[in-house]
Amino acid sequence: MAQKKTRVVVAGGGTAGWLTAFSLVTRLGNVLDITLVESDQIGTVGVGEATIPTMCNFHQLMGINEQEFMAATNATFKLGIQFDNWANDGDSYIHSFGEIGQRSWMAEFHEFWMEAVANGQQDSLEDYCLELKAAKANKFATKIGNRPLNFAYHLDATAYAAYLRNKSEAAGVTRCEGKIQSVDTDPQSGNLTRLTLDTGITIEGDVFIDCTGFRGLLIGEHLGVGYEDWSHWLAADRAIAIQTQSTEAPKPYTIATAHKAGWQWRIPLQSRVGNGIVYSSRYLSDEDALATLKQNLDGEMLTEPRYLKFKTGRREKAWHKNCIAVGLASGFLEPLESTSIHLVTTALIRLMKLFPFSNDHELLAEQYNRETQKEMETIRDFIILHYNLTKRTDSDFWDHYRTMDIPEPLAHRMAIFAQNGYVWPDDVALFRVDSWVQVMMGQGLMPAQHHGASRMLPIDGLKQQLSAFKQSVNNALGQLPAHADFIARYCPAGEQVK
Ligand SMILES: Cc1cc2nc3c(=O)[nH]c(=O)nc-3n(C[C@H](O)[C@H](O)[C@H](O)COP(=O)(O)OP(=O)(O)OC[C@H]3O[C@@H](n4cnc5c(N)ncnc54)[C@H](O)[C@@H]3O)c2cc1C
Repeated sequence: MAQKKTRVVVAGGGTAGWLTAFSLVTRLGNVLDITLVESDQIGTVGVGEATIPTMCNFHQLMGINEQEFMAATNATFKLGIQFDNWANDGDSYIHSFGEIGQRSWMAEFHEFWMEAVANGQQDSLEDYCLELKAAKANKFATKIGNRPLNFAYHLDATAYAAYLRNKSEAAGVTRCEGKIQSVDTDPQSGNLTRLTLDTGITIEGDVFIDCTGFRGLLIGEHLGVGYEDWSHWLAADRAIAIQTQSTEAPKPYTIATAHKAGWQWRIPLQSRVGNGIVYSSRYLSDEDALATLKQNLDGEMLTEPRYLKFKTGRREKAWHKNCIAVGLASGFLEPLESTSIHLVTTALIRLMKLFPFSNDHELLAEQYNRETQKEMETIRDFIILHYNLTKRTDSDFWDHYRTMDIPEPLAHRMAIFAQNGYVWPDDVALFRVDSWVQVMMGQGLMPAQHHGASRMLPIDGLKQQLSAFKQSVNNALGQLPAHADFIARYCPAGEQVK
């Protein structure tokens, strides 16, 4: 006799909703029966266009063809983020996705480089990272010989949801259009049982995934799970987004430019550029934010300004009863390091590993919630680092960030780096040593000392090794085509991949 399938109801059809439906149907479709509810009237947040390299791994796990996906979503490649004006007005550094130099197990590369610099070497840590140099030179390929580059994507969020929807429906997901009007709960267990839409349709389920965006309709409004507010650390609560015409070939990196009271993103796609300003209503009015954004656009506006409000923080439990919140319903961290879609993908991998196939899932839920909390706190701290390291004194906004108390694990990390140059990967293995080093040094936090292993070689030998590494980076760089040329060959927008 055929086993009964677990009925999964996905509430919401933004990036989170369709990624959820697609992943579940692709990897667990034979044992799940999946229905997705969305409301065209409510719409999606419609931003979320920069990603990090984990997206490539996730796509591979889900069997997504890179060329097809990129052509369908107007996508470009991303090798990192350029941070302008963060430490001081006028400065600039790139947090690239690449590895810098060569690690040893005892000491990190930047410590060997610091020893050489202390002995007269005149170059930059950037010279030892292929991805970073490629970004600056507007060059790109997915690999050189056997050496893959570490990259992510810029994509059109609306096209991405549509792409995933097509694939999900073709694989057997049922889509229901309509506004969720009421939610029923089993009085004994407290589990969700049924959604009723404004069209009169009812949808019953065993497991409900809340992808309804910031409002968290099921997890927050219906089940009453609270929201831990982190706005004392990350004060931004507003954004305005505008799309503009491209004025140049797309750069293979995002730009995050700090302003007097906020920061602006620039995300180049194949045919247009996504821009937006992130700010705090405590320090900047909507009118002034819009004026700042408009002053700093470099192409004709294609869309009217889109206003977004948010509260930084996390859902106290992302999984409660038989409801799991994914995407904005589970929490939000501003897009400074493009981590929200990443959080959707890690939530889905976690969910698939811990999936509640029976009613005995309290321990699975607890484990899921612990892992989710750790992950969000890690990213939160990495974002706070950028703000707290500022030396800007030109507004109350920056004064607040420069002088505020920061979470203890971050304070410890910064102190030990400043004193000894020691750095380690974070607990969830998201931001590697290179990420922490690039942001800390990029914003002027230079260690007072470095590891003695850097003095094991005579200084000339060390300099020779560094020079050979730099040469290998330059040789590889010379083999890379222009980013735009690679896209034109590999994944031009609108092309069907057979
Ligand atoms: C300013 C800003 C910039 C961002 N930039 C990035 C970035 O660069 N990179 C990144 O990774 N992420 C970014 N994000 C986050 C990213 O946009 C989201 O994580 C992603 O889009 C997922 O959103 P979502 O699907 O959870 O919510 P939404 O897109 O809001 O979707 C919610 C869905 O729920 C449905 N819904 C809601 N209520 C009902 C109801 N009553 N009945 C039926 N359906 C309902 C809606 O119709 C919609 O389909 C950004 C976010 C913001 C605010």
